[in-house]
Amino acid sequence: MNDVLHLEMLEKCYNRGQPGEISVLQGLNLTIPRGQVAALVAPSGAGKSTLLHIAGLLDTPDSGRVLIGGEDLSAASDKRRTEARRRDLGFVYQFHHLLPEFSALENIVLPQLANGVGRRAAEARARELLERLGLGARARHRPSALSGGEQQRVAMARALANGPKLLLADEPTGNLDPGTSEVVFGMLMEVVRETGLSALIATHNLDLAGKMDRVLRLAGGRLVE
Ligand SMILES: Nc1ncnc2c1ncn2[C@@H]1O[C@H](COP(=O)(O)OP(=O)(O)OP(=O)(O)O)[C@@H](O)[C@H]1O
Repeated sequence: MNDVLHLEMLEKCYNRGQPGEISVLQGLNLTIPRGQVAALVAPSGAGKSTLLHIAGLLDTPDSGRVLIGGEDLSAASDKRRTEARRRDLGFVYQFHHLLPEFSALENIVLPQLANGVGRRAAEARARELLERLGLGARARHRPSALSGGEQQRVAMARALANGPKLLLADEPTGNLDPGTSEVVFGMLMEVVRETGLSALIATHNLDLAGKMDRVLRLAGGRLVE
């Protein structure tokens, strides 16, 4: 199975049957093959976060199927979904959400320990990722001692730590100035390309979107190429 992500006929409605009912996803389909990087562009409120949460197994659709690496996880147990989330998915958000009391290195080591990797191997992997993202000299710094662009790169390294199949990112450089945003995004893309990772990256930045393999616009509860 070469499709890393396959979303089929997703429907999601909030407040069904109540005042404020809103139908956010309406028969949405999406297939991302191995190695493909897709941009997700959507006006505010169109349902971008809803879509990323469902694809990331953090929320469930009202109907439709979510397949990761060919496995249908829409109706899987919570245990299986958590396992798949840890092992197969990497998340990057607009704000870094790093643990403030831990060093950059530890922030990348911890999710690996949670995934059953031994400390020595986890540290080696964390160092390698920090090097690749140009942060070799920042391993022992806490997040508060890092610049915004550096914090975001640590968050990216953390997302890649467990060697996911699919990277899901919500405005990963949205909090950075345009110059830094371009540099940090470029570094992320380099690592993604080297590892043959697939990604779905939400962005409002059309220049960045144009650098991805395809651009998907979320409108009317569906995706338009
Ligand atoms: N838990 C919820 N209960 C009720 N309505 C919700 C809930 N979550 C989201 N919505 C509504 O669903 C719509 C889509 O929300 P979502 O957060 O997915 O949009 P978005 O495209 O990510 O927006 P933004 O870019 O502004 O973050 C919005 O109108 C929002 O108000």
